[in-house]
Amino acid sequence: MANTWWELQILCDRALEESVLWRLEDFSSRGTASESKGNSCLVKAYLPRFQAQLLDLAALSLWLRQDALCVGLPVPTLNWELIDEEDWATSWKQYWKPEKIGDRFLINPAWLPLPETTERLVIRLDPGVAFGTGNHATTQLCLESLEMRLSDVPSSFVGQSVKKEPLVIADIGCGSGILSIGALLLGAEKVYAVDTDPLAVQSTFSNRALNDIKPERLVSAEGSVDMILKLAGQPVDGIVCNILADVIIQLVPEMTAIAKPNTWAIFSGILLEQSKAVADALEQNGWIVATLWKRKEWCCLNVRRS
Ligand SMILES: C[S@@+](CC[C@H](N)C(=O)[O-])C[C@H]1O[C@@H](n2cnc3c(N)ncnc32)[C@H](O)[C@@H]1O
Repeated sequence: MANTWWELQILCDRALEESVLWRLEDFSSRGTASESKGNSCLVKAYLPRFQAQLLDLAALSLWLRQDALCVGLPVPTLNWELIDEEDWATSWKQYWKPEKIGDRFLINPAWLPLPETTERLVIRLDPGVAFGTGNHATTQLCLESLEMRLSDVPSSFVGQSVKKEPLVIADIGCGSGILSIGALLLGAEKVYAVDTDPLAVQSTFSNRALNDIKPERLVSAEGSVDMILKLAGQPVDGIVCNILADVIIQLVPEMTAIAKPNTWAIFSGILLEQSKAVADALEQNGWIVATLWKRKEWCCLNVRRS
């Protein structure tokens, strides 16, 4: 069967929802949805068939069991089945509704009509198989940090009465391109967006078109920090990077090459207990950790060079 996907269904105690979602993300699932079932929660996750063998699913089941036992909660049940691509797209999309994030953003699924009136900046999204629907705490922390960082940049939609230096941003691990689009709507001049997953780059291109963004304002390519330097040819003003802590720690030394003396950065995808390790790596590489924002068990570090 070509283009088949695993649909995983996990029924767990509501208190376990976040840790189940985290396990699924770590397991590289390409889309998740959860719904309440009384005191329980039904989490569905989807991933391409080639990406997991039955043995991997059995291992996932063991991890879920361990996580529950560690906190003294009932062990979740995990069921799985193969579905075709069309069913995957439909099953997942029906759960996704427009969502307000922070003070400025509204995320609108591409297949739903736009609101008739809103004062919010609307990001239209169809992430396809890429990460970045806006409903994950790590993405939300980044969008809210961008709001804070770019609050004094005149938005391209509100006129340009105040003359400011054009702001160039790097989005490392762009997924659906949600953060790049958010930064542009907040007034950034240009974003370079990279991801090691070619499907994420495709998704960023389609979402760029969906949001009527000119190709020269959002440049995307497969790769990581080194690709930013190739694309931009010089350091950037701001960096946003929502990847897991271990990857961030590895990438931090390379980021010096894309930073100016006054570059700021937003690092997310960090579990609270990993924040010290990430902050230490950043400080050892010349960054000043200014603030830590937390949501659920995740946190986001807002840092600067000077
Ligand atoms: C958690 S998702 C973030 C997506 C989106 N930026 C958001 O905030 O919702 C992390 C993304 O980083 C990508 N990624 C993982 N390791 C990477 C690396 N070393 N360099 C660049 N991208 C990476 C993954 O493919 C994935 O699309």
